Amino acid sequence: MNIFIMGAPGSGKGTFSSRIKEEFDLNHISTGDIFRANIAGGTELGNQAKAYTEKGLLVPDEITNNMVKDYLSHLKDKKNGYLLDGYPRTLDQAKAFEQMTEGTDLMVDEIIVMDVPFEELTRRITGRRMCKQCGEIYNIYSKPPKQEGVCDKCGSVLTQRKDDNEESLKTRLSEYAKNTEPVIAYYEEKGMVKKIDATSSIEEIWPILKEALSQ
Ligand SMILES: Nc1ncnc2c1ncn2[C@@H]1O[C@H](COP(=O)(O)OP(=O)(O)O)[C@@H](O)[C@H]1O
Repeated sequence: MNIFIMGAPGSGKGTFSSRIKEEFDLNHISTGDIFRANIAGGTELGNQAKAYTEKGLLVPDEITNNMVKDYLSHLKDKKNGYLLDGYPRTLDQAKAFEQMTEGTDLMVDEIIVMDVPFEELTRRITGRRMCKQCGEIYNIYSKPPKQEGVCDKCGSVLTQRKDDNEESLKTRLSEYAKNTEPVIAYYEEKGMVKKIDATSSIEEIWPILKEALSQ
């Protein structure tokens, strides 16, 4: 099973990706997480990506495509397939991915789109907090930690992503509308998309998503 999970910023991609990955034992690749880890580690890739991600702009296709190609070539267990989260985000990336995987067992089978109305996205993004240590995601409005600012799972301090501010969010939403919605339309035409209404709570959405993936 090879899956793309797509959706606007705040649509729940990250939260549900970790559940899907565990439930179906998939290789999880999140381009956003890879960029953030590289920025934190001060690598060359991180230095190239930093200015774009912090402003909410997309990292240029060439850099992103090369990074994904490299990850695919190092997949540990190809048999189980992958869950690709945050890619492709432009039509160029979608076409590049087709070229990379054409005729191999890495071609994508299904595209999951997490669908959330735009008004709800802002609340989710500005309330989001993350554990720097273990990556657990919280929201001060809908999923607060037991103790303010502290991770329930590992006790580390919670932080806010650099791009989770109103200014960067505006840019991320317009990048999504301009570049990523056409990618969804492209796969819809091919009949590969499953749209999930992701407006309600995590516990309500999860069984629906799991069922959609089991079909
Ligand atoms: N496929 C991609 N192409 C270009 N830039 C990307 C891609 N994936 C991630 N990024 C960069 O990393 C940032 C964060 O990605 P992600 O965590 O998936 O964010 P979001 O919560 O906005 O969906 C993006 O705003 C962008 O700058």
